[in-house]
Order: sequence, then structure tokens, then C-alpha cells
Amino acid sequence: MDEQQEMKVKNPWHRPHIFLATTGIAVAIIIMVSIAVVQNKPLHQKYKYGIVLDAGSSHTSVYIYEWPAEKENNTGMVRQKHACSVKGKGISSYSKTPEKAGESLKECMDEAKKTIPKHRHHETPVYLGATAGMRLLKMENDVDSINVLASVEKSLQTYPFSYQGARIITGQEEGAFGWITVNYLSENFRKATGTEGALDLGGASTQITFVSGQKMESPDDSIDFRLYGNDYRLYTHSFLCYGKDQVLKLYLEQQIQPKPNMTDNIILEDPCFHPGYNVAKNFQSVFDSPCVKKFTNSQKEHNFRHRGIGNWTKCNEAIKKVFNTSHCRYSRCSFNDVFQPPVQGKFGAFSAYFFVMNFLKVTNYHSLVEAKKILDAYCTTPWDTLKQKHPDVKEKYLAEYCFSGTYIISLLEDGYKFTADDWKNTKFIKTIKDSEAGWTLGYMLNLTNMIPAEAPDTPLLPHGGYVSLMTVLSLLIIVCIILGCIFFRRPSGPAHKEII
Ligand SMILES: Nc1nc2c(ncn2[C@@H]2O[C@H](COP(=O)(O)OP(=O)(O)OP(=O)(O)O)[C@@H](O)[C@H]2O)c(=O)[nH]1
Ligand SMILES: [Ca+2]
Repeated sequence: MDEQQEMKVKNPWHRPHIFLATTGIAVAIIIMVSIAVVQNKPLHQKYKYGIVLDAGSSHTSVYIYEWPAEKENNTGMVRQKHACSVKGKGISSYSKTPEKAGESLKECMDEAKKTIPKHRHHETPVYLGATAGMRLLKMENDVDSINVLASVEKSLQTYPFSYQGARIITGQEEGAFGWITVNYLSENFRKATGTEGALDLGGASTQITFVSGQKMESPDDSIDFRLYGNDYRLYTHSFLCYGKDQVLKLYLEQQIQPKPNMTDNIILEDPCFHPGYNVAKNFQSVFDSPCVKKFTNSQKEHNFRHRGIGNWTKCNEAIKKVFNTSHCRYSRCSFNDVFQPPVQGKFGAFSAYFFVMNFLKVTNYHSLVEAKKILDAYCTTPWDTLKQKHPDVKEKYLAEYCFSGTYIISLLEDGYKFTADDWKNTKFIKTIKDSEAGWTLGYMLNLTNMIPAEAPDTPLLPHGGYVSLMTVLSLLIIVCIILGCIFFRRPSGPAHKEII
């Protein structure tokens, strides 16, 4: 046997069938792994979309949400893609010109058409939920509220999306869905730390919602959810007329005693407005709401002078009077004879809670005592000084921060009975992971059944782990085959030679 022939015998790779078989197995494994990887994760992530219009008392916002198409039931997957603020006031302000309510939505809905890919338009649901402004209009004039809703419905139906209805949501829904939004975005439904309560302060109503283990004495304020395999018993209450715009009317109404013969010479010296603030206001424009009923129509024709005196202690005392705590038919109440169990846990406070406290730079890092000191200093600041310091802030907002901030602290402390520790457990928030806190996301998740009652099965391994494991295993198999070929076929000592 010459040298070249001996080499061929010793090295199995020189046998074509072994070489071909091994290469074939290796290629097959690589193909198998590639198919498994590609099937487990599509090359292009597919997104779905949903639109919710928040028709609030002061304004309307259009929110566009998006989520990966194949992960609808996982917690925290839906996020806000875009938000558009509708120009002008809330839809209830169009009670006498209802056709304008629908028209007002055009700009933001056109924007939605551009934001959502065209091939998804027809399957994108659109919901409109109206809150306290429309609740008040319905109380005042049912026909007007129906006409406004018909107008927005007509407008939304002209778009290529899947229209799912426009309605006035209840205060209970508003509170509960705000709580779902906060806890969904914070992924609390699957954490051992539990959920946090939700505090929403709007223009016309305010909501408080939290999990309570106490006996619920008023069924209207209780709601049960089963989410991701856990049961939650929520306490939720919405106070109509206790949003920051309407409560200002309640407060002002208490400051002015109506007289049979009203004149234009009435001066209101107001401790919640700044020294130097001096504005002529019309009774009709201030008291144009079913929340205030003290003045007759002829009395409302007059003007009054609204003069600030900037005294926080007096302001705080006066604001407390908007909460009626003299009567409670339950074992315990917040105010106005409304049942409320003791507050528990952490709270996320959003909407006007955030706008006001963010401007005043009051956070939960300040103690309740420090927060009051900040407000005291703000309320006594002369009006001219403030205007010079904040030329870019809307004057209406600037003038009302003293009242609103004092009201927020009083609502928490005197209304909901927050202690100094509860205050420390309260965060003022606008967004969670870039999605706005509010009832709209929770409302859509509920209506699209995107929060399952039971926890969905999760893969044992995340995608990255799965890919790594498959690759390592494949390499291991290839190495084993190669080694196997070498060792089993290698000629070993004299026995081998004999065979040859
Ligand atoms: N300071 C300040 N106030 C704001 C801002 N945006 C809205 N507000 C006011 O904050 C209050 C609450 O606003 P929203 O939460 O939008 O209230 P809404 O949804 O219209 O009212 P509801 O129907 O009662 O929920 C209203 O009095 C608004 O005028 C802002 O950017 N800064
Ligand atoms: Ca609102």
C-alpha cells in the first residue's frame, strides 16, 4: 500500500459518503434552527391600533394606541402612539350649536388617518367616551346632550375606521378604567407588590379608586375584577361638581350672598386669589352650571368685582366648606354622605392633580407640611409679580393655581382623609412609560377584551434564550457527529492493518 492510499484509509473525510452524510446533517440542522427561529418571531413586527376620544368637560383628546398583533393578551404591551388635543372647548360647550361638536374633531381625526397605516384602518376600533361635562349637560337638557352625541357620532362615522360608539361613560367606569390604565402600564397586575390607587381630577368631576379589603357598605361604589388570574375588589367613587372648574363655582357661590335687589356694585374679596387681582366678572358666566343653583336668572344678569387678598389660611378654611361632613349614614364617609373605606397603599394622581402640583413644584418628596408652606407663599405673591415671572402661562391657569392647589390638599386631607403618610405614598403623574394616565386606555383594553381573566401561558424561555439554546444544541450535535466519525472510523493499531 503506498503512502497516499494509507492516508485515505486513516482519514474518514476522504470517504465521500461520510463527508456527504455529515455535511447533509449539518445543513439540515441549520435549516431546522433557522425555520424555528423565523417562525417564533416574524421578521417584521405587525402592529394593531385603537383610537379612543376622551370628550372631557374642558376639552377633547384623541388617543391612538398600538400593540404587537400577536401579543394582545400580555400585560403592558399596549402603548400610546399618538395624542391629539382638539382645538376649542369640550363637546358639551356646543349644546346650542351641536353640528360644531362633530366638526371640531376633524383635524385630530385626519391626523389619526395619517398616523395609522392605511391597511389597518378598517379594523381599527374608534370609541368616544364623554365624561362629566356631558353628564351635567344631560342633567340640564337631555335633548341637547343627545344632539351633541349624534353630531360626534355622524362625524366619526365618516372615517374609514371601525366605529364602535359614542356615549357618556359613568363615573364608576371613569374611576375603574383609570385604575386599570395605571396598573396595566406599571405592570402591577403580575407583581407581588400589588396595585396602586388612582386619583383623577378633571374640570367637572373627580374620581378616587383603590383596592380595599374592607366591607363595602355601598354597592354603587364597589366593583370586582378578575385580571390575569387575580381577583380585585375596588372601591371607586366619582364626585360630580368636584372637578377643579366646577368646585371653584361652588366655592365662589358660598362667598357671595344673593340679595333680592342685586346691583353691579358687589365686591368679592377672595383669599384664594392673589393681592392685586381685580377683575370684573359676570354672574351668568361664573354660575352657568347645574352644580350651582343659588342665583335667580335676574340676579345673574349683574356683574361683580373679583378682588384677591391672598391669604392661604383663610382660603383653606373657606375651601373646607365645600365638603359636607355633617352627616354620614355609613360607618365612615369621605364627604357629602358618601361611603369610603380607609385609603390604603400607594396612589397615582393624574390630570389636574399633575398640572397644578407640577406648576407649584410640589411633589411627594415634600411633606404635607412643606406642601402647605409652598402654597402659602404662592398665594400671598402679588398678582403683578406672578404675571411678570410667568409671561407664558395662561392667565386663567396662573390666577387659579392658589385655589386649585389648596383645593387638592383639602380634597385629599379633609375629603378623603389622607394622613401625612398617605400623602407620602401619592405620586403626581402625567405619563407612565410615555403613555398618558387616564381612563381611555383601560376603557379600550376592556372593550377589546385585551385583559384576560386568567394569566396567559408564557413561553418557558424568552426569545433570546430560545435562540441561544437552539444554536448551542445544534453546534453540539454537529461536533458529536464529527467526533463520532473520526473515532469510530479511525484505524487503530494492528487490528486495523489486518483488516486492510
Ligand atoms: N394648569 C393647567 N391646567 C390644565 C392643563 N390642561 C388642562 N388643564 C385644566 O385642568 C382641568 C382638568 O383637565 P382635564 O383633566 O383635561 O379635565 P376634563 O377631562 O376636561 O374634565 P372631566 O370631564 O371632568 O374629566 C381643567 O380645568 C383644565 O382646564 C394644563 O396644561 N395646565
Ligand atoms: Ca377627564
